[in-house]
Amino acid sequence: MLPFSRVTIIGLGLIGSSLARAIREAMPTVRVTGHDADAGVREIARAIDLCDDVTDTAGASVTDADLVVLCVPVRAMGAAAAEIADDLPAEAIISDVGSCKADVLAQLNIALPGRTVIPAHPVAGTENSGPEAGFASLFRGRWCIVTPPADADPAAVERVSELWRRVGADVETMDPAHHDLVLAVTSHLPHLIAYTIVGTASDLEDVTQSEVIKYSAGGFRDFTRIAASDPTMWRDVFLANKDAVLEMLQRFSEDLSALQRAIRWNDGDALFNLFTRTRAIRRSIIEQGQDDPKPDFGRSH
Ligand SMILES: NC(=O)C1=CN([C@@H]2O[C@H](COP(=O)(O)OP(=O)(O)OC[C@H]3O[C@@H](n4cnc5c(N)ncnc54)[C@H](O)[C@@H]3O)[C@@H](O)[C@H]2O)C=CC1
Ligand SMILES: O=C(O)C(=O)Cc1ccc(O)cc1
Repeated sequence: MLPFSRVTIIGLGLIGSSLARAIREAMPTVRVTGHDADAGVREIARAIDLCDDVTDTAGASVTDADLVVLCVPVRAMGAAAAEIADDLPAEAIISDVGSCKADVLAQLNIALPGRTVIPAHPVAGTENSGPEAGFASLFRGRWCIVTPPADADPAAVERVSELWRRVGADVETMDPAHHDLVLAVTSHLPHLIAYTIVGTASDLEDVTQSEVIKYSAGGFRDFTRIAASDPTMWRDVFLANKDAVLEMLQRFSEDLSALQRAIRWNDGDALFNLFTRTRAIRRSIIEQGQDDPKPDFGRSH
């Protein structure tokens, strides 16, 4: 049996449009309604026939929904939820796809008191954004981490989990605060490092922009892809997951200082030992068949 029959997606960018496409492909009888605050996005969504219906107001999109998935930047979740509060059917489940979870859960609980809120995070994406960047297979073979509140109804958790399984994801459940700590080091900090290193390279006085582009070998090229990610989305992630990111950044800075010291004092053993350890980590990930794009975090939790 299908977990839901009428799904509303609010925010029709990369993730919302990918979810709409994936649901329509995997569950063609499910009615998908969409809404986006941006009239231009709504126009594109209609033109590419993204959903069965695209409404001009958020309220109109949820009146008969049995699931509403908020796919907006994390600091816009509360406002998006407040807009649908008066029109939401009593039995509807509200979920989201935000990249951090504790702050989003708090926003949703304030905007929608007493409602069934089951947050989730598909750990799948790209550096692109907008309705035309999405694709139906985005979630296939990727993790989706469901982060229910402690008192969540298990049947509601199972329905949300089943939706993500149907679009191809492997589902784990995790405590929201633990999710935020894990993702701070596996996703948020790497993005911060990419933003920094690309900024640093482009600020160099003695190296031209064309040299940066021309000689961007493997590693730096990957950083430039990540540093091209959506500025609004990532500004929101760093501010909403501030504590966990600052904690991981502190540890990272200490480790970086240790490396700096090793280079300064010609401590080749320290460098060699670290690089040997990190190479073994990468190899064990590959041996376990968990190479990119699906690392093994959260499994033991
Ligand atoms: N981009 C990625 O790789 C991933 C993003 N996420 C999460 O998914 C969410 C959406 O990200 P993307 O799809 O990448 O962003 P996006 O920028 O492609 O789309 C966001 C859409 O939300 C709309 N929007 C903003 N505020 C709104 C509001 N109050 N009401 C209605 N619509 C509103 C915007 O007009 C835009 O069309 C974010 O919370 C992000 O953290 C999760 C996994 C991966
Ligand atoms: O494009 C990449 O490399 C990503 O890391 C995509 C991504 C961005 C944010 C998420 O919360 C999950 C996945």
